[in-house]
Amino acid sequence: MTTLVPRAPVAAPAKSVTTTAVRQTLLVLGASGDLTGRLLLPGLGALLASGALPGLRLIGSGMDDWDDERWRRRVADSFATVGADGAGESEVIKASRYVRADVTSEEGLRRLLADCAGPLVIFFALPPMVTARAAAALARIGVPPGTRLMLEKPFGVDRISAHSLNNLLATLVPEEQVHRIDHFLGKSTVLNLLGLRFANRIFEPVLNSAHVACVDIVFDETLGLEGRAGYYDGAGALTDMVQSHLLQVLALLAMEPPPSVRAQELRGRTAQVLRAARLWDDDPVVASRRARYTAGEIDGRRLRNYIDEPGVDPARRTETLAEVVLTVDTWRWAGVPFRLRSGKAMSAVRKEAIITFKQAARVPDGLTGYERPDRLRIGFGPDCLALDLNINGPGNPFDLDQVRLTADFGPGELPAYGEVLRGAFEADPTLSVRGDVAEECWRIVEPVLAAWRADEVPLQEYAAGSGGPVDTLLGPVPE
Ligand SMILES: O=P(O)(O)OC[C@H]1O[C@@H](O)[C@H](O)[C@@H](O)[C@@H]1O
Repeated sequence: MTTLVPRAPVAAPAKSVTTTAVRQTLLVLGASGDLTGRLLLPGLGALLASGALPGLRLIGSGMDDWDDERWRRRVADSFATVGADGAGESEVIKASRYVRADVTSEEGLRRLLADCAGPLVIFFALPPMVTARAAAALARIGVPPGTRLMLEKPFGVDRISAHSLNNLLATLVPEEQVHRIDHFLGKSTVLNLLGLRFANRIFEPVLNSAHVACVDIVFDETLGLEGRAGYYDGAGALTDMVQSHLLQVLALLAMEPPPSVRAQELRGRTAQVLRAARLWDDDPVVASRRARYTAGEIDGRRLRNYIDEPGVDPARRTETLAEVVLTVDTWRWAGVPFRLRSGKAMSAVRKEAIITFKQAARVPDGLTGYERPDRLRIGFGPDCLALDLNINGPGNPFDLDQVRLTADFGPGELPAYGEVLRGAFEADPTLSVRGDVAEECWRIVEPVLAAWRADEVPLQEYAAGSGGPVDTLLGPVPE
């Protein structure tokens, strides 16, 4: 008789990393803009310094009348912010070039492409509308085979524009070669959700509506506008943070276990759970709050009223804090509220996902002091994990206390932006946002955008350095 013996779990093969030794060309459209200096170049510097990218030809282009020297200074300054000053990085800087061109014109793009050699990556560091025009012009002239496209969020300005942009990009290259960058997908703690959920026996069985009361995904910053009115005043907290980053976190936190963490499966799972997400009660008035900061002080720093910041148009009524409550209509999560909130100029930095468990089924008579439910906290900066548990604690052994088990872990090998860039240079879209997911994220927030435009949800105010507006959804975020 054959006996069935349970097989020991087999370790999954390590994720293969394909590095090409061929020198790639990175063509940056919008090289003189804020995004290039603040995010792209530091991420690129860190990636080069890590040795994961063996050399690069870097070409910057834009409308500004810059010369090679000016561009190289910008690259060097940005690289220096992440300590990327080794021989390899200096070589990239020395050989890099700036080409003045109108990147929305066929003629300008043709000239740029003629200058590029080897495998090509084109980075659109442009506002959404200009990206659409540049992509349309590129579609008319075509790109060399194998070209990869990288785009920074927001992908379009609503579902329809995201859909048209996706259609346009599809005429240029296959979907796997489009890298929509959301740097939260490169944050080591966000990626740690995979290990935490799927490589432990103890959490996954309780991550469902039978055990979870609610989930908060909070990203409060003490930073204000920081001179970014040109971009931020047109976007606001909902588009800047919730529609993009926080929905990606929700997707990793709520998706079903994927059979592998390779691109097709992982992105399939995140797409699936986002398709099931919608506003609580399908009602943006019930399920959203918005607010804007007024003058105040944070850590001795004086912040002026948001509407007095240079470049802000008060008529836009841009929010600096957005809060929405979603439901995820799956067997696992039905009925569990997911609150997503992000605010600027808040009293304290709070970047975490908090899973609040339901009360214990019954606490035996005689055990006193049961007040707070268990909570699992996943911190996104600083990176840490904490588990709040009720135990008997010190003193009276029948009086309960809550303790916090914490684990701090160091940062990832690369900063988040470097991590997502690495994927694009290695032609691996695992950490890129798939086109349908970008559209899905707009679908989720669109009713809120419409209700806010119609002024159906009041724009509250909160003083910079305070804890945010008084009227919140589901009460205060648990301390
Ligand atoms: O904490 P990080 O990694 O800097 O990310 C937060 C930033 O993410 C960016 O994408 C937003 O545009 C910023 O407004 C925000 O401050």
